[in-house]
Amino acid sequence: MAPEHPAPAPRAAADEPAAALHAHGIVKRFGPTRALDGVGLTVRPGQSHALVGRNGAGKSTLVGVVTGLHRPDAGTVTFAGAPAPAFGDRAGWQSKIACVYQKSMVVPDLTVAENLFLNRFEGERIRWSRLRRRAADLLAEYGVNVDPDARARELPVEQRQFVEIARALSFGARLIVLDEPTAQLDARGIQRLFTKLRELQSQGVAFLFISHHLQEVYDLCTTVTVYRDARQILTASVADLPKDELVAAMTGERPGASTSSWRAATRATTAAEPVLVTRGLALDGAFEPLDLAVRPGEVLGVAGAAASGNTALGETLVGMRRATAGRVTVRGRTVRPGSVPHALDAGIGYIPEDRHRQGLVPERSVAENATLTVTDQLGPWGTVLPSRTREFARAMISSLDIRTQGPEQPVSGLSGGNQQKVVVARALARKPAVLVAVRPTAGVDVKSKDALLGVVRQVADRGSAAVIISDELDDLRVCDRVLALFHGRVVAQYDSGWSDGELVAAMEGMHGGEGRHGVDGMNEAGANGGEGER
Ligand SMILES: Nc1ncnc2c1ncn2[C@@H]1O[C@H](COP(=O)(O)OP(=O)(O)OP(=O)(O)O)[C@@H](O)[C@H]1O
Repeated sequence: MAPEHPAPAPRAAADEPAAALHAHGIVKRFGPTRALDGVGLTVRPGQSHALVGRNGAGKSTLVGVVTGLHRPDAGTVTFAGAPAPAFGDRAGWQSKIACVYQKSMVVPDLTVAENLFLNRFEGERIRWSRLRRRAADLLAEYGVNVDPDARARELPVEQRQFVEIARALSFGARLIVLDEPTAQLDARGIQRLFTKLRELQSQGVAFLFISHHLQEVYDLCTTVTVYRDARQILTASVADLPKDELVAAMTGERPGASTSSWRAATRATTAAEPVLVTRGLALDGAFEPLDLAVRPGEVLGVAGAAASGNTALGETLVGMRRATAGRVTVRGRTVRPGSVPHALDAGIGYIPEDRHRQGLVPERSVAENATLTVTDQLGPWGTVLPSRTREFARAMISSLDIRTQGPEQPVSGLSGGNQQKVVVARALARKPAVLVAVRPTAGVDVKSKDALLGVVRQVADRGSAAVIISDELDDLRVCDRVLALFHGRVVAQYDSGWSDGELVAAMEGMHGGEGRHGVDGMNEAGANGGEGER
């Protein structure tokens, strides 16, 4: 097992360049919460350094401190051996470090050139022709092959990230924080991003990589630092740290102690009437007519990459988008298309992909947010009994492993991953007949993922149906049956026991390989779990 105590701050040898970033003894409190308790972090020039830890461990808070957003209560930060800029000196911080967030900061309606030079010439008259040339030069300097005249919204996600990185480098920063940069990328996008990052590393650019995808840590990074409960647990060479030891450092348990609490099994009673049925459901431009039948006890996976139409299918099932054809029924009752309240009433619970936009009321408590859709069930005659709200929230905090001071804490004070768990709690509160979850474990740590998927499994085991829409293999493993969507069509169907390779290939549109269950015309025929009985 790797050492439980962080090594003292490493000293650079006389001929070794100073660390790109050295943070030492950082303490940060939010009211009663100690988000960071004397942690450190050292990133070398040209290094790709991963910072990992469970939800609420303190990673985002550290990023806030080293990017000048949070003033630490104690500790020091240096860049290339020089003290960090004064708190509030925005330009000073920009010249040292930049953060590329999950959500791109690029303005979609502006061109690449405009985005690159946004807010740079305050008070100056802007000459657009010169600006375009400078943008082209800048992109060429970092080998970013993007048209400066293209609108940002037309670019694939990873190219928008390249533009953000080029913008950061043009301010002088030689250290870039990547916060879950692959969250919205498919396998090829990830490859292109990693290739570009490696290229920039060879030019001396350093990266601090925050991710819950531990495999990506192994693919990209040379060094990893683990935080747990606001403390630094270890810093180690990735090559010397087996994955189970990394997970053990994150969880504080023995290596290999974490076991899945769920398993996929075909327990759905095929004789039972399906809970969720779609007939010819289609959305122009997103997915073609689709017949589905999901039975009680069944978890159906809908796998697919970004443009496959799988997310649009989820949004159509829950009424956020209005189908252009076909219909949805829940327990035999037709659901009015394009109406979220109707879908809710019909018994469809929804775990959205984007918890920021579709999720929570930040200033309300965990308990209130978790029960927003069930206030009619929490007391007689429409009253809300605080005791019941708290009781429900407590049960959810425990089963979903939500790290919070308690049910009364405002969700704005929770870490990102813990907020996602509150969204899940809210969807479960109504005891839905059908649970529709879109990438439910995005941003959730490795151990909480298990807890969360276990809860989805339990929902099904108690007689509901569940649909998981995701491109994450771990999400799909909990499913009894998985459909692979490509360009709006079902290209393959798998019972549990599929291999990673065949499912990834199917999501990429190459479903002709071994172990194939691909079916032509599946949308109309086989993708419906027991359509033969019709
Ligand atoms: N603005 C805030 N007010 C109160 N508490 C906060 C605030 N921001 C963070 N915290 C608390 O600080 C702790 C660390 O949170 P942080 O967001 O740094 O975790 P994290 O490791 O980034 O988690 P995640 O993986 O979920 O993003 C958590 O207990 C969180 O509740």
